[in-house]
Amino acid sequence: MMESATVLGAGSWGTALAAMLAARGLRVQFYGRDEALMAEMAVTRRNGRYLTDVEIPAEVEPVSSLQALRPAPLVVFVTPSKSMAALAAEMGSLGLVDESTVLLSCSKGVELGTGRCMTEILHGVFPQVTVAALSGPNHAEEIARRMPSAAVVGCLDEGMAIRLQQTFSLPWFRCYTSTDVLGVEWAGAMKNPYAIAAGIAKGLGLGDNAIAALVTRALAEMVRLGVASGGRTETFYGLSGVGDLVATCYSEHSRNHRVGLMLGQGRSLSDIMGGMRMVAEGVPNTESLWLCARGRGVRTPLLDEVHAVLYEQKSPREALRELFSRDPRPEVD
Ligand SMILES: NC(=O)C1=CN([C@@H]2O[C@H](COP(=O)(O)OP(=O)(O)OC[C@H]3O[C@@H](n4cnc5c(N)ncnc54)[C@H](O)[C@@H]3O)[C@@H](O)[C@H]2O)C=CC1
Ligand SMILES: O=C(CO)COP(=O)(O)O
Repeated sequence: MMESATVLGAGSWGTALAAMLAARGLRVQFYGRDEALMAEMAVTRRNGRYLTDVEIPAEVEPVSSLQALRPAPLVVFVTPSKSMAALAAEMGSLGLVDESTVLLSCSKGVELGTGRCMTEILHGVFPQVTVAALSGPNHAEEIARRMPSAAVVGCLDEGMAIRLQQTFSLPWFRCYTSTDVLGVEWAGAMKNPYAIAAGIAKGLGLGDNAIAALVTRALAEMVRLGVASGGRTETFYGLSGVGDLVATCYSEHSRNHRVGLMLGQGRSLSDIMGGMRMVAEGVPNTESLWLCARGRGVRTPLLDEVHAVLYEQKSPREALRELFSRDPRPEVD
């Protein structure tokens, strides 16, 4: 068990994770970059912007500058994926990470252009440090309210995966371990575009059959691209894969699902993004994953259509028509 941790990122998931670690008995430094918000949190014990009704336990210390952090044995990264590289470099230049630190990514995404997962980015900055990822069907809104949930911790070092499992296990949070860290991360990143697709399908008024077919074929794409990227097939049938895919494709908590719903109802992406205060990783992830699929020669017809809707001005109806007019194929090939 670890005794203290730093959580970087004071959004919905960071808030839920900080509260979980405190409930497990850890002292938590909770970093958010908004000075006023963090100062207010120290007094009200509430995050005034995300999960506003959740009490922030006394063991959580809100901090609004990286310079004010002290080194901790566990550093949890939970900002949007596009901030990961810069934040890791800053932590390094401040001397807040050494060889005994464990770095855990709870963000879900793949870096644009390089196709690197979050732990690969962390490993690039800190080659001697143990890196891990936690992923699964984990809506912050439910976990913060102590509603039963489960996740998987991926780490190449099985002993460390078990330590992290112990650190996060709570009566309402069941943690599994895996040594397939890349699979866990690819699964967590890939479900995002498909949650947008499921939202689009709902927004278009399609029925349960269509969405079940979409989720099933999405899983096939996740396995193809995830395995080509270093993950193991069985991981995609686990919590970080099918578990998170189902949770986000069917849940109204999902920001990705909501983006898709509004697209399917005819709103433009720029209009939707202009009104969003929270990150929908599927929007940048569609671009980064689509580039990876093209670069690796992996067939991803659903991802291609989400990409066309988001970035090539294709209408959702046209994308649907195209999906159904493709040549017939065997289900498994
Ligand atoms: N919300 C959820 O239920 C879950 C979210 N995730 C993942 O966790 C990550 C974060 O998501 P949320 O907390 O939901 O996002 P959010 O939109 O609720 O909050 C993001 C937070 O990150 C902060 N931030 C952005 N760039 C930053 C930087 N450079 N330095 C410091 N802070 C920065 C923002 O100010 C904001 O407080 C995403 O990758 C998401 O996919 C994973 C599991 C569950
Ligand atoms: O990853 C999540 C739940 O597991 C959160 O999904 P959204 O980012 O779509 O809200």
